[in-house]
Amino acid sequence: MSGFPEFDYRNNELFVESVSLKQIAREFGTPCYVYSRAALTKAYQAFDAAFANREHLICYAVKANSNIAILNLFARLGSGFDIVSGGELQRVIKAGGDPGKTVFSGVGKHVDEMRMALNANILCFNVESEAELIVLNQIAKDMGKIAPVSLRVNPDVDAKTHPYISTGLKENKFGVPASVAERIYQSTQQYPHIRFTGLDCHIGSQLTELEPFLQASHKMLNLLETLQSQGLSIEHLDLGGGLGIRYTDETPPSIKDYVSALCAGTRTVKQRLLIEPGRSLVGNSGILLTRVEYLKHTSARDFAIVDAAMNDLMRPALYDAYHAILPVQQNASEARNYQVVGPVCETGDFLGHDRKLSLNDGDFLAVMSAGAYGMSMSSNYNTRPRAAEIMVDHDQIHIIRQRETIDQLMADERVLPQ
Ligand SMILES: Cc1ncc(COP(=O)(O)O)c(C=O)c1O
Ligand SMILES: N[C@@H](CCCC[NH3+])C(=O)O
Repeated sequence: MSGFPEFDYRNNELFVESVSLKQIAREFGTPCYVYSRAALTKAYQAFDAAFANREHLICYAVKANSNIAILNLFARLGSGFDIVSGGELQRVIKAGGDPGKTVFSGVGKHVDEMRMALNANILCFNVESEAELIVLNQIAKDMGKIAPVSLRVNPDVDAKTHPYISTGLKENKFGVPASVAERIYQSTQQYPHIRFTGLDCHIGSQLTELEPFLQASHKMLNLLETLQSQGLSIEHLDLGGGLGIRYTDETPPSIKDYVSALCAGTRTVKQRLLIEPGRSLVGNSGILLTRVEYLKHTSARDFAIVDAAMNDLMRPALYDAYHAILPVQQNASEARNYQVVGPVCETGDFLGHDRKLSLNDGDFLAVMSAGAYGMSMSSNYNTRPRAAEIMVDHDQIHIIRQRETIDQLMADERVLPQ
């Protein structure tokens, strides 16, 4: 058993749904990302079902994995989207997503991005500062439009996650304090081209406990009640994303328990509930498939040098994040303690430390839980073309992004005339 339902062993060989990963590696080459349509669909449906009769909108956080095939799949299931750039908005539109179900987060929205989003008639801007509100009001005025806004509140709650991805503490750059939100909502007449439609928060990513979510929703509820008692009427409460997944031995709440807890904590709220999950929808629906190039045994270490690197999956290098690494073909010969490293010229270029594996040159490995913040954070460092992406649907293999070519990488570069 691999521990990952849609990526499991059959006769000691790792499959994704009904397809052999060895076959994918041989047909499409490595490194490549491989996703399971069934896993993506099940994750979305688990969120949707957990809301039961509560009016809700799931806004998938596009940054977690922005391939248009994935966006299209979620759009077809009824999903909305959480975007953080004009580029992500264009992806949503190209994928057939509904801008009317799209919220725009981020502390540094550019005026061009605001115009693009106003033209597309998005559901709302999650505004993160008074300065941004002033600019948005002016842009909307210039365009003869009214901008729908939900203020992002920073509830000052410790998400108990990696400090780089904790976003709801008052020292973080995100959102406005509740007191400022209150002041803004009391002076809405200063913003005649803004319609205040919601309240939102997002306290961080890869949360493995319910408590911080409940603390944040409690604070949001208090603020909502205060604002309502002052006569403000809003249309939705957005509680952000952040639900963690199991990479190794974490025990995050299930999707069902998480949604049920959010619904229970906001029982008195009449408005539509929004959430912005990313990782929990796609993280365990994808892997990074790689090939062992060389085994190198030194007096200090055993290295498995593979053809995927930190440019393909930067989470280990960036956060010292753990991803399980499984052999595509299990074998019974003696295992060694391997450092699984890539070809990039940095000691920080590793995918896993101290992994017990029995390996030969040419073997394939699956780096698990790579569906979220894998491809979307990849780069061309060391002039490495980005990996191909494959989606498996039962026994069907679909290529959803071709491997980049080196010509593409240099296509926009020019030498000086003399
Ligand atoms: C505003 C916002 N919403 C949603 C998300 C999605 O978070 P996660 O992938 O942890 O669910 C993020 C990223 O943390 C975010 O910044
Ligand atoms: N990039 C992070 C998550 C950041 C979430 C962004 N809001 C990760 O890989 O875990």
